[in-house]
Amino acid sequence: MKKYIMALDQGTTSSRCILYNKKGEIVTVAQKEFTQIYPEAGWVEHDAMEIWSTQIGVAHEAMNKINVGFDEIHAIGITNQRETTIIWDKNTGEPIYHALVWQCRRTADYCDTLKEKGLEKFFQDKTGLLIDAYFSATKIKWLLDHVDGARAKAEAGELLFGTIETWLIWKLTKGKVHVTDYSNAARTMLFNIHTLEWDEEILQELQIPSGMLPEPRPSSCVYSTTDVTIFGGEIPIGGAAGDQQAALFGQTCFTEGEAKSTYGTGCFLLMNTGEKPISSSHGLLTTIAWGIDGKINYALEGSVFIAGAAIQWLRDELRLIDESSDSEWMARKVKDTNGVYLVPAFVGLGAPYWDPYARGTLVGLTRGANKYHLIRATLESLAYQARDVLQAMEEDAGVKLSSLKVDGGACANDFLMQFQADIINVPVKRPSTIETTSLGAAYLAGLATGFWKNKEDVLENWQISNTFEPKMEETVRNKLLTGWNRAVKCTLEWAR
Ligand SMILES: Nc1ncnc2c1ncn2[C@@H]1O[C@H](COP(=O)(O)OP(=O)(O)O)[C@@H](O)[C@H]1O
Ligand SMILES: O=P(O)(O)OC[C@H](O)CO
Repeated sequence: MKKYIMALDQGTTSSRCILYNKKGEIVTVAQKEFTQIYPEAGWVEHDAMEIWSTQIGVAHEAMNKINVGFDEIHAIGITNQRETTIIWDKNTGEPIYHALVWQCRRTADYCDTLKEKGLEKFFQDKTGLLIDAYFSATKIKWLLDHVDGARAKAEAGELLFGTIETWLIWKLTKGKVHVTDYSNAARTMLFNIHTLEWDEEILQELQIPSGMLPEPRPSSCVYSTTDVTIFGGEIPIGGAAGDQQAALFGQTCFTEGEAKSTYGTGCFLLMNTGEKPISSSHGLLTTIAWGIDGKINYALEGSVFIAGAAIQWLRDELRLIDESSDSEWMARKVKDTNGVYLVPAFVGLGAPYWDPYARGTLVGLTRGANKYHLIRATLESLAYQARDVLQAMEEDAGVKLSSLKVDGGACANDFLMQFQADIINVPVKRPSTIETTSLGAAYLAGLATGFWKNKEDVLENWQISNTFEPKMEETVRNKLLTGWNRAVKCTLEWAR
């Protein structure tokens, strides 16, 4: 039997490749950061060709590191930053413009006009999403409206749209396969999550030609094999899922009511809601978790746009820390934030507020406030944001969480995890593998190709490393939360 599953993890700031063995252990990793392009305030772009070159580069690097050929790789699973939108020419393979990244706010005004037309329920009923510039739909429309000749070419069937997994599969198959998986399709705001089809009425409203859309497929299935020229032989591409859904799968949250929180660039809380979609009345998204074994699993999601990115801001813009991990010991230098709150609404606020005009706010400063207070307040802001989402989730789903599984880069921070447990008053469980995103993609591909037999087979791989038990007194928690809620109010509508 072939020994490894290759997971390609195309994230917002870096492309990664990880090889996993049968026990779900990491055998080798290669990673490369790529360019973030900020052409205007609130606009974020990536170069789609650089996404491809870094992703394929790290795949080869990972194989070379342990001297593995294509014939030892059982299958490839792909996971990716979601919503990010690429349109390319079907004949030349050239992107017509940079990729418009999920964080990009350039279509916020157009989203307002859709809301003014009273279309919020129309979109929510079909797609499970709230109208927002975050999703791919309005980004596609922007590209068709602003790139010279794009609309005519799209109508003539010469252009293709894809989220990142679609682009990577298209490149890996040398332009033979144009597919998306349900979990990624569910983030476009064009996909009917009940019928599992692109929604004709939405396409008409946004004037998007259906011919440019990829074929929606389950998250765990063989889409194709890689072109022989890529790795020297064919490897089956056996699974794909958006990174947050893949993390839910990697955390083995297979049962209804199980939830995870991922602390990466943003923070994303997802709860498995089983085979029935639950509609939110508290600003959460209803999304497809995955399609596997002929069934669809749905999830409730709270998307927080800025989490680890706020730590990067401390590092790169304010230069208060050298490394993200320094935030931990520096936060511990003070006993509290001295009344300081940071709300990192740098690109507006996502769930549960959904205010694209909110902007970052620092409140409660006194003459005694120092950099340690600010660093601590920044770390705490990640936990407060996750708490706001969790509260909304429990109300929507009508369940009380007994524990929260965590992952993502910033969950390595023990101070943050303890504060998270304290502020939600629920134990936080950190697994031994916090690379759950790529692991989820590996599982999806491995299950489709018989590397693992069934979900029970992979459940055995989940191991807990730390549990953070809540220790904070209720009066303290309530006081802190009151301050946080007041701070959030200060950010709202700021840039309108
Ligand atoms: N020890 C730490 N404490 C706080 N934040 C951290 C720590 N380690 C990493 N981070 C933050 O986590 C993020 C990276 O996590 P990762 O899961 O790799 O993100 P992504 O997949 O979104 O690129 C960065 O924003 C970084 O600032
Ligand atoms: O690349 P990440 O981990 O920041 O994830 C981005 C999300 O998929 C955006 O929805």
